Amino acid sequence: MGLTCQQLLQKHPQAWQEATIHPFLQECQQGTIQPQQFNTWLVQDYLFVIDFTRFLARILAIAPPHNFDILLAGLSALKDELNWFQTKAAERQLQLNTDKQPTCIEYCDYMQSLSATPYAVQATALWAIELAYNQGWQLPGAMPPPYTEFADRWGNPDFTTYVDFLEQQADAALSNASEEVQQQATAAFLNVARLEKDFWQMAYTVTSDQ
Ligand SMILES: Cc1ncc(CO)c(N)n1
Repeated sequence: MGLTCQQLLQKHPQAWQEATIHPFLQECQQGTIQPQQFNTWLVQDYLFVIDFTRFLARILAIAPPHNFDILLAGLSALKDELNWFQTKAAERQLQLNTDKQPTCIEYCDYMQSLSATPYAVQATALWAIELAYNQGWQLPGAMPPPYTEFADRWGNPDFTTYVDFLEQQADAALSNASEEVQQQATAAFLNVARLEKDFWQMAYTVTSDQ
């Protein structure tokens, strides 16, 4: 019996809720998030996306060729995203040349560690990481400016379609995976869920100036 992405969501609803529903996102939707909290998220997420880009590049390096179209489109979108983060940081006069916070370090280290796992595990983690933002930024409902463009970046229909393709690719890789690889994929899904929750919390509870 193969494992599917939908089964992971169905078997672990609480972990996934905690990954995608957080006061940080609700307060963006209400317009009450503190600038210092939002700015911390913005800078740390830029640093995360640099490492996430490297993670995706390593996945491309081991992917079957028929998955290249989607993964290369993803890498191209990340190039635009990194430039967009730089624009957003400049508008807010934020310094991007900043240390990663411990949670960001832990998440980036975790992505690095996944390079030792089979493609099916990495494809599952990639899907989970993208789905977390795709759902997280949409679930609170339409966001007011200046948060609208942030919610749209990960909540827009094209991004949802991209995440659907990542799910199909992960499912295909999992369909002939051994029991052991299925367990590794489940662990990766749960680790991503935990790290997503911790990442929101990191920005929400910031105390230092960013
Ligand atoms: C923490 C985090 N998770 C996921 C994404 C992208 O989906 C992101 N930009 N940042």
